[in-house]
Amino acid sequence: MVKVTVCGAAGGIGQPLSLILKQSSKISHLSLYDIVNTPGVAADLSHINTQSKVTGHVGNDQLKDAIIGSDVVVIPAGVPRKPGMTRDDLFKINASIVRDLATAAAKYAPKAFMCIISNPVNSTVPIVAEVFKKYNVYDPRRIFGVTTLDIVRASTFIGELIGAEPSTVACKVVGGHSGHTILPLISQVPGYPKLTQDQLEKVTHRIQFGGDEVVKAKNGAGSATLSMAYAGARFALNLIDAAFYGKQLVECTYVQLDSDKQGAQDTRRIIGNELEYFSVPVALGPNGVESILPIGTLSPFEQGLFSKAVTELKGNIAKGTNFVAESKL
Ligand SMILES: NC(=O)C1=CN([C@@H]2O[C@H](COP(=O)(O)OP(=O)(O)OC[C@H]3O[C@@H](n4cnc5c(N)ncnc54)[C@H](O)[C@@H]3O)[C@@H](O)[C@H]2O)C=CC1
Ligand SMILES: O=C([O-])CC(=O)C(=O)O
Repeated sequence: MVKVTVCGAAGGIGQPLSLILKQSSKISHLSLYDIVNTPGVAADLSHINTQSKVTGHVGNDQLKDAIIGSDVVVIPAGVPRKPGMTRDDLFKINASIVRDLATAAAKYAPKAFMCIISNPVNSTVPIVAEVFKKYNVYDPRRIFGVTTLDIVRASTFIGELIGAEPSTVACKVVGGHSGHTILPLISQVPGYPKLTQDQLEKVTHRIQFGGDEVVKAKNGAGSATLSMAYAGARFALNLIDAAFYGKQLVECTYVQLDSDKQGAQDTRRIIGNELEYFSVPVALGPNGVESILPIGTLSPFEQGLFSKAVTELKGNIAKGTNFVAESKL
């Protein structure tokens, strides 16, 4: 019996994400929350002949009912970018949305695995963590920033270049989820020697700024929704498989490094002690983060990318943490 709540379920990501989750036999209750339109989305999805029950909840008065007893809460609520904006520009609006949803989760589903999609992920994950701390229900192993779209993009773009079937290309992507903080470790991908330095630099840039490609193509109508729904569902379903069905699965995800101090030592050797959060390969299990796995050896080119990322991430993390410290909860 696994209850999953999607917050922001009527949105561009929320709807296709919920559609994919509705197809899983591992979910018994799919609870859809938004400030608009969830009765319609829920009625529509509830006609699909899979076993999970679908409920729709709209507006703050129904947030408690939506979230209570959830095993997994997925949050793609908030505004997306328009051309010319950075993810950090979304902080002004999305920070309070995520804070308030996290507050409801801390009160009514304190053991839920929290999967945060809303941008800027580098800051929204610390926001959720700080809210859970304030309510004394914090467990760093249960809060995840969903960076799976970066991994999905890396497979696709590298696969195209080296002539491999994209789904077979596994490339770790570590760091954060914005521009220069996105660090694809391409030197560890079999087939890497086929790339010229020029191709390597271009594909690295494309992975780091893949989100901008979609924002530009959508021309004011938002950012990635369908590929994000695919990636978000992959992460949530893998987490469910590992946490509730005993499967051994690894995903790169943005977590608090203290969720496995021992395991994080390898990453710390490279990034130092300045950052609390970093996307790393995580072995998922019954408690969420079972262990943090080594990020492996970096090429000199990748080492160069790391130094740029650390300063930006540090600022993003502090911004999220300070926001909750200054909030009345
Ligand atoms: N982590 C990642 O890789 C990615 C993250 N995103 C982020 O996901 C977020 C959502 O993007 P879209 O679905 O395209 O936006 P959207 O505008 O299509 O949908 C957002 C939904 O959130 C709802 N919402 C607003 N305030 C809410 C609240 N207080 N409680 C519950 N729901 C609320 C809206 O009513 C809307 O239905 C954005 O912040 C975007 O930047 C987008 C793509 C990739
Ligand atoms: O670019 C954006 O704003 C949305 C996003 O996070 C992505 O597509 O990676």
